[in-house]
Amino acid sequence: MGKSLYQKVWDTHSVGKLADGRTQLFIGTHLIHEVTSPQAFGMMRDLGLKVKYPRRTFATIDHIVPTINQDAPQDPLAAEMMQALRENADDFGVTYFDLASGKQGIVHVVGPEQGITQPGTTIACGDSHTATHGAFGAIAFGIGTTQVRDVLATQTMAMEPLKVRRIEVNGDLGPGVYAKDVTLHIIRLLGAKGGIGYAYEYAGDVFDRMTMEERMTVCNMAIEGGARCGYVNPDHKTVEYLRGRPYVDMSDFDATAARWLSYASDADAHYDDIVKIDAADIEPTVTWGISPDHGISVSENIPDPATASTPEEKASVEEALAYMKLPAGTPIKGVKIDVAFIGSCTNGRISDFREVARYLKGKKVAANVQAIAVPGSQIVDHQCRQEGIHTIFEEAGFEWRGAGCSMCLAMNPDKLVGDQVCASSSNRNFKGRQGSPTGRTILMSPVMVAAAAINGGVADAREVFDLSSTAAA
Ligand SMILES: CC(C)[C@H](C(=O)O)[C@@H](O)C(=O)O
Ligand code: SF4
Repeated sequence: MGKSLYQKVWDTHSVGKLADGRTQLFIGTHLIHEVTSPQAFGMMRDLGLKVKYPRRTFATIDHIVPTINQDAPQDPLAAEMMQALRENADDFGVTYFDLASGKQGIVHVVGPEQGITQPGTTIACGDSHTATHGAFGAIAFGIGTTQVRDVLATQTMAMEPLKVRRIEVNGDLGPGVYAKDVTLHIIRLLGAKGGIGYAYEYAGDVFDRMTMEERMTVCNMAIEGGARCGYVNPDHKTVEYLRGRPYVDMSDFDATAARWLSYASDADAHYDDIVKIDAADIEPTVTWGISPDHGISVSENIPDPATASTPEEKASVEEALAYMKLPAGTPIKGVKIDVAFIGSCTNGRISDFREVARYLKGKKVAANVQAIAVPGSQIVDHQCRQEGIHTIFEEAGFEWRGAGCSMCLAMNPDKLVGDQVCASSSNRNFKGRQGSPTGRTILMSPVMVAAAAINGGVADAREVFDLSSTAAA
């Protein structure tokens, strides 16, 4: 029997078995940001340790960085964290994409952009959305601060193997159905905890046809489905995306590309589970509640606890509706929004802004809506400016900001106020996620956020824009 990509990467990176039964896994690439690294560096200092392979370690600043006056945070704690990362990167000799580099951005946008993210590798980062990098056929997962220390010190970490679930999506996606809808649909079907203990392998025509950036959107949210990581097998698109990027060794690229492709799952690979989904069933999807699996198609009604099949489900729907202050059993379409946010490591890449710009031209954000667009990196920002995309957004009434996590998590000044409702292209709709303890988040694709911004409420982008020419996925 053949092997899945997960198995191949695991086997290549296993250093040995530990006494407790876990595997010591070599981590090819370690990405770090300002939130989960300071204590790890502190522990390294206390123990008098050096970073084992500084060249395998890359830092950027994203969560706390303001999107206006970026290098002068008003919050003293943010200024301190910014300074700490700079000092740690200097003292330990790791590459740091700081604000002055022109390459700063959300860690999961920067890694692929720089060609640091490569197929067949193991990638760890003190951040749950590290799964994003699996789009390249890497096994990439989030780790905690103590493990960040372990990886800094040894370039390895202790881990239990995961099971592998292949999720096949076949068929054609309709106009206006994007990678974000695919990932929200999968989470809706399998649940926010359905992937616990699994790596998700995304396969089938829909993923084959997706661009690398679309694959990143799907893998990004593997963690919201409970999986530790998600990946797409590398193919010619992966190779072409990486060709010539700064951290790709171009000396014998053909051999490198052949090695990358050899990691793809074998046709007779073993899977612990296989799920098949029909692309035609996927509609533009939005969340109505407080968990990423609270998803419905934009034309459906908000669930009614009265129709729940178990007491637990009834209680969970009631709790979500009470928090969201939404009436049960009524259309999600038309729910008023106060804020529209396009950005994050899920949907803050150049293709996201290009796609929205195609439809935003000549349209205006509703008067009662604050709309903000936040590029995922300085490079995305630069590209958008060069292509005039930021002007299209600004003319439509969006504020165009500097790169960072912004309102995805609001560890910076971009926060909801009171119980504002935000149509958001990010990945989490937990209670209080966007900075206000009573703030409400409705997750959707960037084009759907733009449609909501224009209509002043949740809208079907297919009715607001002429999407007949939408490229599949
Ligand atoms: C702050 C960080 C540790 C966190 C994560 O792990 O994902 C954040 O990026 C998030 O999206 O909630
Ligand atoms: S953009 Fe959001 S999800 Fe991504 S790393 Fe930042 S806070 Fe986490």
